[in-house]
Amino acid sequence: MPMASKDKQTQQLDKNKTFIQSLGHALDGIKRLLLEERNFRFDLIMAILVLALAVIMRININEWLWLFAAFFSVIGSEVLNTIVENVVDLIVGHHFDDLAKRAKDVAAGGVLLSALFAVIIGMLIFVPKFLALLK
Ligand SMILES: Nc1ncnc2c1ncn2[C@@H]1O[C@H](COP(=O)(O)OP(=O)(O)OP(=O)(O)O)[C@@H](O)[C@H]1O
Repeated sequence: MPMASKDKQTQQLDKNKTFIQSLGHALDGIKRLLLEERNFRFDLIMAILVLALAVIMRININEWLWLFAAFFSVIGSEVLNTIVENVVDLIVGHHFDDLAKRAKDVAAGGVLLSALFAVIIGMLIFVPKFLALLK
């Protein structure tokens, strides 16, 4: 995309006029998560490894559903955490603020809880399969 057109797009303040325009901004958001959020990249790498393991272990449809639920729960809470961090930084800037700390810590706690959910799902699916292999 030419520079002038890209600049115009990033300076947009009015509502999206077409679906393609909305999609472009949503993809920009995903690109930002991938480029700027280390934890998001880590989650994605873990998800790819677990999905590869799931293919190798031939998990059933029920197990696939739980795995995807866990995957999108982690991704969703990472997205929420990133939104909270950005909005808090926008409001308070580089100043220590108790409410800013509370909001960011709660958002981080949400990520931790969804990661715990994913670990529990992963263990419930894979541990019995590994034990069966050892028998
Ligand atoms: N303005 C602020 N006022 C008070 N505490 C803050 C502020 N900004 C950050 N913190 C504290 O620092 C922690 C990390 O901040 P922040 O989430 O911005 O960093 P991060 O490295 O991007 O986090 P993450 O590990 O989620 O990527 C917060 O959980 C909070 O405890």
